[in-house]
Amino acid sequence: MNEIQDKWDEILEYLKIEHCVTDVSFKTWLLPLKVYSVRDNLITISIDDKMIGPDSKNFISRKYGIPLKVAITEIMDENYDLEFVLASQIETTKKKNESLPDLKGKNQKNGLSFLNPRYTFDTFVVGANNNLAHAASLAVAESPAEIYNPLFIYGGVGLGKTHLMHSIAHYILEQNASSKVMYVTSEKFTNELIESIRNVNTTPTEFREKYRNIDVLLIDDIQFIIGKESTQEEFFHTFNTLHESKKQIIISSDKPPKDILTLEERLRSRFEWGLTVDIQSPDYETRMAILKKKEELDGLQIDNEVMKYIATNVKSNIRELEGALTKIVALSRLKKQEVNVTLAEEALKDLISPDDKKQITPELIIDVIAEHFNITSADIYSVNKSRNIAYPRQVAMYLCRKLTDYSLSDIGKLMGKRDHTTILHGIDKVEKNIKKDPSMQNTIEVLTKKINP
Ligand SMILES: Nc1ncnc2c1ncn2[C@@H]1O[C@H](COP(=O)(O)OP(=O)(O)OP(=O)(O)O)[C@@H](O)[C@H]1O
Repeated sequence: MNEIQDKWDEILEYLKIEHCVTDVSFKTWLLPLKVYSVRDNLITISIDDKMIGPDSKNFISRKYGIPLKVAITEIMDENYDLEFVLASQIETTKKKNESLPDLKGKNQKNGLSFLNPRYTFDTFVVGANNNLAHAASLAVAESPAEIYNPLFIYGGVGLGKTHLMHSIAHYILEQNASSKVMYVTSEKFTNELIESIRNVNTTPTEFREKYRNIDVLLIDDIQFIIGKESTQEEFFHTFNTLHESKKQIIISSDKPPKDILTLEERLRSRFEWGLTVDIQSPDYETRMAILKKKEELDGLQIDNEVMKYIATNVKSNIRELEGALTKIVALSRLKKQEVNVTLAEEALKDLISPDDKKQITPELIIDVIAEHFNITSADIYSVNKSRNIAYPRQVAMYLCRKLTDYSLSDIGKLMGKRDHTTILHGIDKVEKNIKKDPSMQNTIEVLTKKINP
């Protein structure tokens, strides 16, 4: 099962290339397919019918059944039969089979079924970009609830936050298999809370028991609870209960607590009680080391020049870095050609295009800043003076001046017809803050990387 699961992206990628599946069809029909189980030589594939509707089953099995089978045979070097099931059917069967389950046992299973067996400390490459986050994670894994509680890990998309969280969970369970470890995304936490309120078969009390009777809670992508008042409220109480009873909490987010401006103050301050660590984009050496690790784990042998080509060109997202290697290998299998730089260029032409270089404009800067602080670009252009908006706007003034040729009065015109002295004042404020507050310096670095990866 794990072998097929590990190669699932590669299988789908192979099918995409072999059958010239368009991006939109790929996203719609193939990405929602997941390996549910493998028994003997029968692979059961679940279709996320919440996403694409129950009628999709016939369509998918008719249109993609055989091509998928061929892709699996090609990548796995073995023949398999396939059957498709709807995810909702699996859920219903599971529920039927679980009449009056042992709540704690079930909770533990729930949280852990999401742990990726490959996301361990052994497979995590440590570099200058993530060494603090790695060290803090290992320390927490070795001594839960003793040193940093909570541990708050933040960083951009695809940089290894989930990998580190799963590594902590695996490690704690290896040391003590009976430890009650729960890993959950904040989206799932929210959905379960809503379900517990809406569904007559479950109650908020069950929900609370599930999340409060554990030893370790890992909650991924906390930024998704922003603006959801009842989820924040529930999470606040969950946090307090666990923290008071000396249970470990680990949180990940795409930004540091202080940049989650619309997060309730009482939650933000709690997030800062323990240790906050960041993960940055990897440097060239770390990118090479990650590629080598993947080569080793997947049993591949790739020419070093190809590795250098990928590491030089795919810089800011490790998921894309790994995806690039997968694409090249899939294309070489498909074309039955050896992996070399020419083939790599062809496989990655959509990912690495010289024309892709984004031009840095004030509009781009403002869009990135708005997204980072969970406000809209229109807020930045507006005359609204509340702190939630004024602070990101000053950061925008500063970065527009730093990263573009726009004059103070051009920036002023763009931002709600402000005059150049207001812009100068905003920039001055940010510069002073950078000098006295290292986390401000860090925010500026993170934003600059987002704008110009
Ligand atoms: N230091 C590392 N060593 C080895 N693999 C890594 C490292 N960092 C990230 N990866 C790999 O990169 C991929 C993306 O990582 P992960 O899903 O943990 O990112 P993330 O920061 O949680 O992303 P998101 O913001 O989308 O939630 C995973 O396959 C992970 O194993």
